[in-house]
Amino acid sequence: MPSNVHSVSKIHRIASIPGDGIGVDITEAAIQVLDTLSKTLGGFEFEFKTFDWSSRAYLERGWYMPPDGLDRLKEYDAIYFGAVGSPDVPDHISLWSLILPIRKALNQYVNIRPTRILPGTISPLTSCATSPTFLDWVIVRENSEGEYSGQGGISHEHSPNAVATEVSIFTQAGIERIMRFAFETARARPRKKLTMVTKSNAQRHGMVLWDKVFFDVAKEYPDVEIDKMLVDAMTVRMVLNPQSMDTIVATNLHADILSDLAAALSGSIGIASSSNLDPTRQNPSMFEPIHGSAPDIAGKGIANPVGAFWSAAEMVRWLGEGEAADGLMKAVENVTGAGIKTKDLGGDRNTREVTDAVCAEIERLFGGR
Ligand SMILES: NC(=O)c1ccc[n+]([C@@H]2O[C@H](COP(=O)([O-])OP(=O)(O)OC[C@H]3O[C@@H](n4cnc5c(N)ncnc54)[C@H](O)[C@@H]3O)[C@@H](O)[C@H]2O)c1
Ligand SMILES: O=C(O)C[C@@H](O)C(=O)O
Ligand SMILES: [K+]
Ligand SMILES: [Mn+2]
Repeated sequence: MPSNVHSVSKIHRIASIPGDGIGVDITEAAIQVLDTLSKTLGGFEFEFKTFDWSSRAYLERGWYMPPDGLDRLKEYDAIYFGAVGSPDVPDHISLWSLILPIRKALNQYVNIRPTRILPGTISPLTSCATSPTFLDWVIVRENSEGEYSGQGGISHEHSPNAVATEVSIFTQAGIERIMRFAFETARARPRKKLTMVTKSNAQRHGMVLWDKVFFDVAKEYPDVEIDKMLVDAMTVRMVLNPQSMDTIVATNLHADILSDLAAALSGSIGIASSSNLDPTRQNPSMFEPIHGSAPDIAGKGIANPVGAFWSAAEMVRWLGEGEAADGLMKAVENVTGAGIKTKDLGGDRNTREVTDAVCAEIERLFGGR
C-alpha cells in the first residue's frame, strides 16, 4: 500500500471522568494502555475527552457536573470512570452528585461485575489457591432501583427526635429486565447456571416480588440451571464452596457488597471491573473498576491498575472490538503471570511499572502484525 494511503480506522469517542484519589492514576493508566492497544492492533482509535468532574472541583466551584452534564455525556460512545469520593465531602453528596445520576439518567440498569483469579495471583481461599478455576463468577447487579432508589426523608433533623426513612423500591419492570439480562448472561457461559440472591425471609414485600419474578422469568430459560440463596448464607457459600456458582444476580445493595467480597476472594479489590450498561444502547454505557478513590493510598502511585484495565477491556468489547478486548486481557494475564504486580497482590511494582509492562506486552504480542 502506498504510504500516503491509510485504511479507515473506526473512531470510538470516550468521555473520561477520572474523579478523585486513585481514580485519577488508574484512569491515566487505562488511557495509556488503550492508546497502546489501538496503535498496536490498528483498525480503531480512541478519542478521549476528559471531564474534570471531581470532589476537588466541587470544593472549589460548588458543583460536580454542570447542569447540562448528563446531556453532554450522551454525545459519547462510552464513558470511562475512575472513582468518586473524598474525605472532605460527605460520601452521600459525592455519590449522589456524580456516579449515581449518571447510572440512573443514562439508563445503565445493569451492572456487570466479573471475578476470576488471574495468573500469578493467589486467592486467600485454600481451595482456589490450588485450583484457581474454582472461582469464576459474573455478578449481575441491579443498578437503577432497589435500596438505591433515593426515596425517603428526614424529619426533626438536628434534634434528638430525628427520624429518617430510606425506602427501597422494587418494580416488576425493573426486576424483570435485570432477570432477563442475568439469564441471557448465564446462558452465554459454558455452565449455564444462575444463582439468585435475596433476603425474602426478613424483607417480605420487595424481596418477595424479586423472587417471584425470578421464578417467572426462569420458565423462559429451561436450559439454565437455577438456585436461590439468602444473602447472609451466600457469603458463606462464596467462601466455602466457590466452585458451586457461576452467574449470580442480586439487588443493587446486595451485589455491591458481594462484589467487594468476590474481589477480595480473587486476591484484591484492585483487580475487579464494573460495567454499567444500558442494554438498549440508547445511551453510552460506563466502565469503571469496582473500587473507590482509596484515600489511604491516593497520591502514592501504588494503586493496582488491573481493575481499570479489565474495565477498559470490557468497554472495548462493548464497542464491538472483541479481539482487542481479548488481546488486552491476555496482556494483563501475562503480566500478572510473570509476577509483575502491585503491593495489594503481594508484588513490589507501582502503578506505572505495571502499566508500562502491560503496554510492552501488548506490543510484544501484537506488534508487527
Ligand atoms: N464507584 C465509585 O467511584 C466508588 C466505589 C467505591 C467507593 N467509592 C468512594 O471511595 C471512597 C473510599 O471508599 P472505601 O475506602 O470504602 O473503598 P475503596 O475501594 O476506595 O478502598 C477500600 C480499600 O481497598 C484499597 N484499594 C482500593 N482500590 C485499590 C487499588 N486499585 N489498588 C490497591 N488497593 C486498593 C484501598 O487502599 C482501601 O484500603 C469513599 O468516598 C467512597 O464513597 C466510590
Ligand atoms: O455503592 C455504589 O454503587 C458505589 C460503589 O460502592 C460502587 O461499588 O460503585
Ligand atoms: K470506581
Ligand atoms: Mn461498591
